[in-house]
Amino acid sequence: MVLKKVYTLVFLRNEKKILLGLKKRGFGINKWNGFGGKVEQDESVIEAAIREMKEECCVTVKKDDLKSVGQLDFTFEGDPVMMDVRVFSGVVYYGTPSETDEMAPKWFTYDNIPFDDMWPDDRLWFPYMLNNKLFYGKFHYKDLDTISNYDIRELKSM
Ligand SMILES: Cc1cc(-c2ccco2)c2oc(N)nc2c1
Repeated sequence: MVLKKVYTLVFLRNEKKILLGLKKRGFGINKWNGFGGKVEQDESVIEAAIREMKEECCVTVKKDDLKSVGQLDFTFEGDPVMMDVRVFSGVVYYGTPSETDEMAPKWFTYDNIPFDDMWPDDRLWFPYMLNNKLFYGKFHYKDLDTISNYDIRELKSM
């Protein structure tokens, strides 16, 4: 049987800017990323995405305002569990993005995305998301900073 854990990743964005959060602890600490985390057993993927937005930056998003834009599968040398990351994008949100124990949110213009302080895969698949293409990416990490191989393809539908 395949060992995998499902995660969410949410990007609030409009035509000018994208909201990223600086991870203040745990997995991916000190990297800018979208908001998200593990999907618990008692919730759907979309419910987890909404919960994590609230927990991580105090913002409310509604189910109908989140669009499923891609899926990223991550595997790691020596680790049997694959991370199955469901990526969402949205424009509409309620409240003000605020810093929490987990994340420090900040808006970035598209010409100023801090890829050097993000996961190495981001610069490979962000162009799909920023050009409103649906995508499926598989990345194998040799170590936490090195991708040993990957494949990304555009999807016609999610
Ligand atoms: C290995 C890895 C994990 C994640 C992640 C953890 C929780 C949600 O996503 C990433 O997110 C991004 N952008 N690259 C990522 C690489």
